[in-house]
Amino acid sequence: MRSFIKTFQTHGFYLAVGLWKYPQAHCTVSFRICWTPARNSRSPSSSFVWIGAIERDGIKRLVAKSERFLCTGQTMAIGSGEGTNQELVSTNLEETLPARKLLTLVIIHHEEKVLLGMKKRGFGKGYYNGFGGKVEKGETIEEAAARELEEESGVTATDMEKRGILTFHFDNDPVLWEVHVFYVTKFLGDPYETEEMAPSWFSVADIPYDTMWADDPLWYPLLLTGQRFKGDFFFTNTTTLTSHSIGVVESVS
Ligand SMILES: Nc1[nH]c(=O)nc2c1ncn2[C@H]1C[C@H](O)[C@@H](COP(=O)(O)OP(=O)(O)OP(=O)(O)O)O1
Repeated sequence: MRSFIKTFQTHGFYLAVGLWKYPQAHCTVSFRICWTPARNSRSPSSSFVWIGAIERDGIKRLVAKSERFLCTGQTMAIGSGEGTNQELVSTNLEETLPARKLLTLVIIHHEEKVLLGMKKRGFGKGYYNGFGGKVEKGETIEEAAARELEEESGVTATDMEKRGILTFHFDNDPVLWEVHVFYVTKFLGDPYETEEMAPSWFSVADIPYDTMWADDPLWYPLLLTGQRFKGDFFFTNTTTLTSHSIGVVESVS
């Protein structure tokens, strides 16, 4: 986390500005408060402006903007009883974050070949992809990755390692998709066709990017050369990739 907070005093006003950056959560929280001090601790008062903003994945939201403030000695509180609350979205920062759903994706890389499944139904039907799906209530992301791999391909991973986090932004869905990508080289069992996926092995040079999600050629080479990465991908009409950013990172958590 990187942060700073500064206070100033000028013409009888106080001003405080603060900024917190949470690079791992792609998130920046900032605020500005301007107030005139209470004359004494028994007469809380004063005009003030309080503005908070939270920015995540490049989307900035106003948290609160208000005109009434209680200041009693050292204690400050945001009041909403008197005065006007303008454009008050929420004072709860969590509520202002775009919702995200967690998903998993497992790629098996074994003896120079990559195991991909042709998706037979649902989201991404007609594309080759790794194996994965939504994280369910009560399970960890790792448990979900292992479960989805077994359900969709019939194999059990024995050396699963998280290598990437990809965030997908769809213009027709306000919920962000946070996909945790796992790399596997060892497993038990033979892959077989399931209701959801038909698996096939591909040599790395023959990965069928033409029948895969448009983001895949941008990060599979990182995955298959031992790197860790984080990326954001923006889609319109579900499958058209309009912009992206991707970077190699030291660790993914
Ligand atoms: N742009 C994209 N690029 C990619 O490579 N994989 C993507 C992707 N967008 C989604 N995925 C993956 C993530 C996940 O593994 C899968 C989507 O999961 P599903 O909807 O199949 O989940 P479930 O199997 O839980 O669904 P149900 O069939 O409803 O049970 O597609």
